[in-house]
Amino acid sequence: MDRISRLEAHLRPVEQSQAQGVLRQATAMSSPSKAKVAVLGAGGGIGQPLAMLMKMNPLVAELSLYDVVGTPGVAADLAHIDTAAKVTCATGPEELSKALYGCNLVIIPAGVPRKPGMTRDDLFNINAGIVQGLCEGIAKYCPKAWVAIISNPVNSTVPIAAEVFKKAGMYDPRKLMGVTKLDVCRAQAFWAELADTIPSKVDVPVVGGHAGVTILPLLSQATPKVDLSKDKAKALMERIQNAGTEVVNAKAGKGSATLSMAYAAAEFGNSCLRAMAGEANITECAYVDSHVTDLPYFATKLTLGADGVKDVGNLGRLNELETEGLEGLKAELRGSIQKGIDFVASGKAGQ
Ligand SMILES: NC(=O)c1ccc[n+]([C@@H]2O[C@H](COP(=O)([O-])OP(=O)(O)OC[C@H]3O[C@@H](n4cnc5c(N)ncnc54)[C@H](O)[C@@H]3O)[C@@H](O)[C@H]2O)c1
Ligand SMILES: O=C(O)C[C@H](O)C(=O)O
Repeated sequence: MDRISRLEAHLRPVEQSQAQGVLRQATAMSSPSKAKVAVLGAGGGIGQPLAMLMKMNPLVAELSLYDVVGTPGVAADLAHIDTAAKVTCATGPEELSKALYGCNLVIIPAGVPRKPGMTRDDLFNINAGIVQGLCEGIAKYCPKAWVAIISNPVNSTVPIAAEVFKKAGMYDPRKLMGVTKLDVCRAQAFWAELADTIPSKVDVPVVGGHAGVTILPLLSQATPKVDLSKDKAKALMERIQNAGTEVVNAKAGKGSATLSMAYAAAEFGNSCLRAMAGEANITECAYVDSHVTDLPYFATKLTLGADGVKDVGNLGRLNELETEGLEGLKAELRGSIQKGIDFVASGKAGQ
């Protein structure tokens, strides 16, 4: 029995099917990952299904669930799933150190979601302080961890995290990522319908940021190719940009996307764990410290390596609509980034 088969022999069927995909592809992997993964905001609408999906991931050795309320119930529930990841639980700021200590990957869906009529930026006043407080904990207790931020407004919360980490002297831009994968999932789901194929055969890069016009799907680079008029491409681009609002309105006051977001974050987390374990050529779109444009943070397709972001991809050739979209998003994205930077500099926050 080879090393991977021996490992698989200890896994449940659900883990085995994932493990076959994950581990057998990991040709460059020197040893199976033993990652500790924390979900901060684990009691919430995203946190709970995300925690469940991570509990099913064979690359997770310990799943650390943290929230200010409700964590013991979620942890007890998930601990009864007979997959290998050990579930641990921490509640409230006094237990944050326990949640974070030794973490390899921290995923943050903590914070309030939108209601109809709100923009993501309307969440800034509450979520900025929450993200700052949690990132101060990361800087202290797991400064080497990869950090994936879901909490909105992502365009500002990622710069907030970076500023906290810079202040603490441990900022590693390769390890801080804003999760924009849901935009890619949506773009690919819609493109698959258009191309009359299954989503797994589809690739659609989405660049920029994660709010309204700052979400820029590059439909001219989507595969398989579909010939679209400029008007049709514009309509699809706008549908992708407004897809979050479509869910907020459909939920009619009961929050925003949770299940699709949990799926997207679990896929993104899985990519991080595979790269961390040494698997080569893992690509994802994410919002990171970037020199691709004149904006300091920008989402593009990137390659992940064992130490985080390895290569930030460039934009490739843009068509007229995308070039207009790129120019049109810059002022808003620049403002959101600066707002995050100013927030930390103002010293207003605290958990
Ligand atoms: N990046 C994206 O694509 C994307 C997609 C969907 C939602 N979101 C954002 O994710 C966030 C969470 O959404 P949700 O639907 O899960 O909300 P939710 O209200 O259901 O859950 C949020 C959880 O965060 C917890 N929380 C609050 N303060 C905390 C703190 N200081 N430490 C730890 N936990 C804390 C709450 O107790 C709650 O359990 C929102 O800001 C939402 O806008 C982002
Ligand atoms: O739309 C929201 O507020 C949540 C999230 O950013 C999304 O895109 O679904």
